[in-house]
Amino acid sequence: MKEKLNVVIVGGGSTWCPGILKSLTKHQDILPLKRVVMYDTDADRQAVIGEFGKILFREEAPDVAFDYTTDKSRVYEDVDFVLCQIRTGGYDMRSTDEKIPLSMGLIGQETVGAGGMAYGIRSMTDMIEIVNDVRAQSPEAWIINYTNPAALVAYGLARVFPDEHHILNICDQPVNLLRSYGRLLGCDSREFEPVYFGLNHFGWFTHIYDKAGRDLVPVIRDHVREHGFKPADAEQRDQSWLDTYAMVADMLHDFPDYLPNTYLQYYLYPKYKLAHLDPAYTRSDEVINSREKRVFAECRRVAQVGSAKGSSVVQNDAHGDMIVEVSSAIYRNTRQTFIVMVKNDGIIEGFPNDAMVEVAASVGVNGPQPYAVGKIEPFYYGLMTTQYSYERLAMEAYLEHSYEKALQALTLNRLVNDAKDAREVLDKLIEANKDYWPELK
Ligand SMILES: NC(=O)c1ccc[n+]([C@@H]2O[C@H](COP(=O)([O-])OP(=O)(O)OC[C@H]3O[C@@H](n4cnc5c(N)ncnc54)[C@H](O)[C@@H]3O)[C@@H](O)[C@H]2O)c1
Ligand SMILES: O=P(O)(O)OC[C@H]1O[C@H](O[C@H]2[C@H](O)[C@@H](O)[C@@H](O)O[C@@H]2CO)[C@H](O)[C@@H](O)[C@@H]1O
Ligand SMILES: [Mn+2]
Repeated sequence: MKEKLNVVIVGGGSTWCPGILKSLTKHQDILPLKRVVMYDTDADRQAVIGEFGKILFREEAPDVAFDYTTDKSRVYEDVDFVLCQIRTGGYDMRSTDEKIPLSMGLIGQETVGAGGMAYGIRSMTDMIEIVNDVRAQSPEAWIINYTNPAALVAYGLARVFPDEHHILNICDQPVNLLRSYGRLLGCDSREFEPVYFGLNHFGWFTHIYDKAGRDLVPVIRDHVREHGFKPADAEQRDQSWLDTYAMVADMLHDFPDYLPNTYLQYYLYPKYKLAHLDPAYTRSDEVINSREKRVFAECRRVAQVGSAKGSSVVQNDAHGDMIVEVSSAIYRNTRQTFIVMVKNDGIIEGFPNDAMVEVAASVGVNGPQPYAVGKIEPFYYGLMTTQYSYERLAMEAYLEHSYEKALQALTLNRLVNDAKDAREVLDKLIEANKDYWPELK
């Protein structure tokens, strides 16, 4: 690879983009840059963050050519890394993903349950177009994808592009959990060596080794069971996130073997979560009134004052750093351990080979080299088998335009389960997504 890299950010209008831009300027020592261009389909939305980016790069990385565009005809020419985080349909559609199921007494959430399936089927056409656009101009570029629901997008892209070896789907939740354990123990989580298995937003830490090789899972588990759990950046979090992290204590009381991903709260306690979700005011409303307002106001302020110095817009969580560090591990062949999504292919014994599992992997110039997980216990195997079948059927519903497979997927999903509920919520989601989904027959 080159001495200095060309990077494209797809979804430049993302609320997470300023944090990624900041990480790119901050980490040139591990990811040296020649050019950074943002691309988005929404010119007005992206321009606010683009103007922030121009000032940030002028002050922090003046040698890097920075720009933003809505013209995809040349944006992928001679590119090394494509960092992708789009939201097809925006927050408006996220709102329907959350509110339609909740209106029926089902969990409504961005990436899980019926809402997650709606989002996954909605995202696929855009994601397939992006991969084709990148490949037409830069056949070897690495596509590092945050776009959600990562579980479905990862599985769907692997089915559409079976010979692809330069797409890596990642999630920032495991690394944010590691940071939160670090805060709890008062140590640097970057020294942790995690062992993790699951599907995206559906996994567990089985071991977390410190530098001396001690497994920290038992001490973290006991601490959380006694004192509770909160995110590393708790002071910046909305109450709903604090409630989410607090549920880890409940999960560890019931299932103390491993440290759970927070998303498992929905699958293990759907009735409890439903009793604490407001169908009229969901997470998308919270984000519109918190992160989105805060990020866009701060980017406009920076553009007005002409300086990004000391700007508060940069989240101090792992989102921006993770995607830069994963890209750097590929560029510099560091073989650093990350928790990423890869084809199972025997990693979890007896689990379908084509499942996109989320596991610890050594990441280098050839991408992730996953660590074997081996045999897993019936409780975890049973949960994961049903969830994998849901993921596969949801993507086959998209690929085959199959109503029946969409109905099967929702009926299998632990957060729907009842076939009559599945049909009712599916029909409502089809209507809400008529501008995005293929017609299911
Ligand atoms: N994988 C993870 O762990 C993780 C973490 C955080 C966010 N995310 C995901 O990252 C994405 C962005 O999150 P956000 O809250 O910043 O969203 P956002 O709505 O603020 O920004 C998304 C941007 O994508 C743009 N976009 C939509 N379709 C596009 C297309 N076809 N081509 C180019 N741009 C397009 C939109 O115009 C918008 O500017 C979402 O999918 C979100 O779920 C994933
Ligand atoms: O409800 P949102 O839009 O605030 O968050 C949804 C995303 O939540 C996770 O990402 C979190 C991350 O795990 C957390 O620690 C911090 O960095 O904020 C991120 C965004 O809130 C999850 O991994 C994503 O897939 C979700 O999109
Ligand atoms: Mn995630």
